[in-house]
Order: sequence, then structure tokens, then C-alpha cells
Amino acid sequence: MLRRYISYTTNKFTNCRHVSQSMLQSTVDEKSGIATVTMNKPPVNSLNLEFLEEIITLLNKLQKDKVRGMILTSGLQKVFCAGLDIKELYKPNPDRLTKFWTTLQDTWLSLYTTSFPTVSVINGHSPAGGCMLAMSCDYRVMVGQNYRIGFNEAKLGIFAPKWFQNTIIAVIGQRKAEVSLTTGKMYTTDEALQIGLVDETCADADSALKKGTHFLNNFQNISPWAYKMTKDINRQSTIQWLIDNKQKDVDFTVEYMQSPGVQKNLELYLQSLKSLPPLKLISEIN
Ligand SMILES: CCCC/C=C/CC(=O)SCCNC(=O)CCNC(=O)[C@H](O)C(C)(C)COP(=O)(O)OP(=O)(O)OC[C@H]1O[C@@H](n2cnc3c(N)ncnc32)[C@H](O)[C@@H]1OP(=O)(O)O
Repeated sequence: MLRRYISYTTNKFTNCRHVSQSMLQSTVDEKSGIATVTMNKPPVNSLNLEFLEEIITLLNKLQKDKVRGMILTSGLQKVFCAGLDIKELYKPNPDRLTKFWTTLQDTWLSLYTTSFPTVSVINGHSPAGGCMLAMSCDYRVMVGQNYRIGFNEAKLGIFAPKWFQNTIIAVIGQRKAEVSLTTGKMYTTDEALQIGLVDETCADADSALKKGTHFLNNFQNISPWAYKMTKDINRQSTIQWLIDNKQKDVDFTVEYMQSPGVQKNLELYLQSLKSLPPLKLISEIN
């Protein structure tokens, strides 16, 4: 197992404060107060229990440090985030699955309710839980034309829970969310822009980071209190639903994920993941 470390350093040349954990790097620009958080969990930034715990810890730290905004991106070459780690769902240990799902709920609650504005710079494929990470930010910029984004849960023979679905509905509306979720379609960059899954697109990651920063600069003259209150009111019903139904959602998921039908579907999906040529899976199964 990799040695885990956390270090905080200030680079006097760039005026950036670096926070580095084993799977996440965070750099805070001292002048603007904007944090850039880079996910770095090869090969595909899949969300397992330990990674989710790191994300929560870092979000808490950024909140405590009163950053003015956050850009979430990937340090990998072609994947933003491959979604939930399928190994957490396939042949699960019920205790670990319970902890995993609770931590996923908490990660979403932390990210969806940050006191600072957030942007995801989607510089690689972003299926399912990866898309969910992006949707939970306030703004999305997608890079290039080579990647796919969307909710492919149905293709795995599973379905997104209510709070996942409500988050998507809040971004693209009920009708488009239903079509997107039931078909499991993965969208090209242009398609994602067209249906509103992303707010902007651009050719390269550097321009995307600039666009993200430009969006966050909108908040320079907005009171953090007014920002947070507005966001809370806007997102309240989805947040409240999960808070009120946390245990029910965990119990249901743990039971449902262990059912033989779901496990069979996941087994078949894992086999297809191995047998299809690299990077073909997402486009081939559309
Ligand atoms: C109530 C229940 C609700 C459940 C909700 C679930 C939401 C989810 O997020 S489910 C997960 C959905 N994710 C996917 O379907 C992604 C599948 N992966 C891919 O399509 C591709 O891997 C990729 C396009 C992301 C990347 O392609 P690339 O060619 O670069 O890499 P690969 O050779 O395919 O993969 C490398 C390596 O990583 C493993 N892997 C890929 N995705 C996952 C994952 N989500 N979880 C765990 N592991 C994953 C893949 O099997 C390869 O492993 P090996 O090197 O050991 O073969």
C-alpha cells in the first residue's frame, strides 16, 4: 500500500500553497484564493472508500481555509473520473459496502453544499459517478472532442439512486435526465454542451482552467454569505431528501447490490471491460 502523506508548503515563486495527499493534489493561488484540486488515482480515478474519504477531508480543509473557489480536475491523461469503483460493488463485503455508501453520501453532501463556488474541468472520460462529481459542482467546462460524459448506470444493469437523479434533473431538467438515465447514453463534448450537461467546452486543458477561473471571478464582488444562502435554497429539496433518508438509502443499496441479478450484471460488465479494446468501451456501447 502506498505510504500516505499530507504536506502543506508555500511556493514563494508562484505564491501558491500546495496541499498534497496521495490521491489528490491541491494548490491554492494566494492572490485569488482559488484552489485547484487534481485527482490523481491511476489508472482511472475510480471512487473507492479511501479516495472518497480523502475528498471529504480536503473539502473540509478548503472550507476551513476559506478559499474563494475550487476547480476540480484530473491529473490523468484521458480520464476525469471513471465513477464508482466497481470493485466496491462487485461481490461486496456488506460492512465495507455500508461504509462506502455512507461515505459516498457524505462526499456528495460536502461537495454539493460547499460554502465556496466550484467548477469541474472535465479533461477526460466521465461516466456515472464521475459525471455525478462534475454535476455536483456549480459549473462545468469540458475539454477537447475525444471524451465521453454521461450516466451509463443502466448499461451496468443498475440504476442511479434518487439523489443522483435529482442532481442531474437540477442541471438538465426532468425530461432530458430521464432519457439520459434510461438509455445510459454517453455524450460527446458537443452533445453534452447541447443538452446542458456542461456549460462550456474548449480545446485544451489550459484554456479550460482559464474559463473556470473566469467563472469563479464572477464571485469576487458577491458576498460569500449571499452566495451560500442562494445555493442552499436552490439545492435544498435534494439535500434535505438525502438527509432525511440517509439510512434508508444505505440499507436499500446494500441489499440491492447483493442481489444475484445485480451481481450477475456487474460480472458481465466487468468481463466486457476486460475484453473490449482500450478506450473503446464507452463509445462502443452507445
Ligand atoms: C444503487 C446503486 C447505484 C450505483 C451507481 C453507480 C455509479 C457508477 O459510477 S458505476 C461505475 C461506472 N463506470 C464505468 O462504467 C466506467 C468503466 N470504465 C471505462 O469505460 C474505461 O475504463 C474508461 C473509459 C474510464 C477508461 O478507459 P481506458 O482504456 O483508459 O482504461 P481501461 O483499460 O478500460 O481501464 C484501466 C483499468 O481500470 C479499471 N477500471 C475502469 N473503470 C473502473 C471502475 N469504474 N471501477 C474499477 N475499475 C475500473 C479497468 O478494469 C482496468 O483494470 P485492469 O488494468 O485491472 O484491467
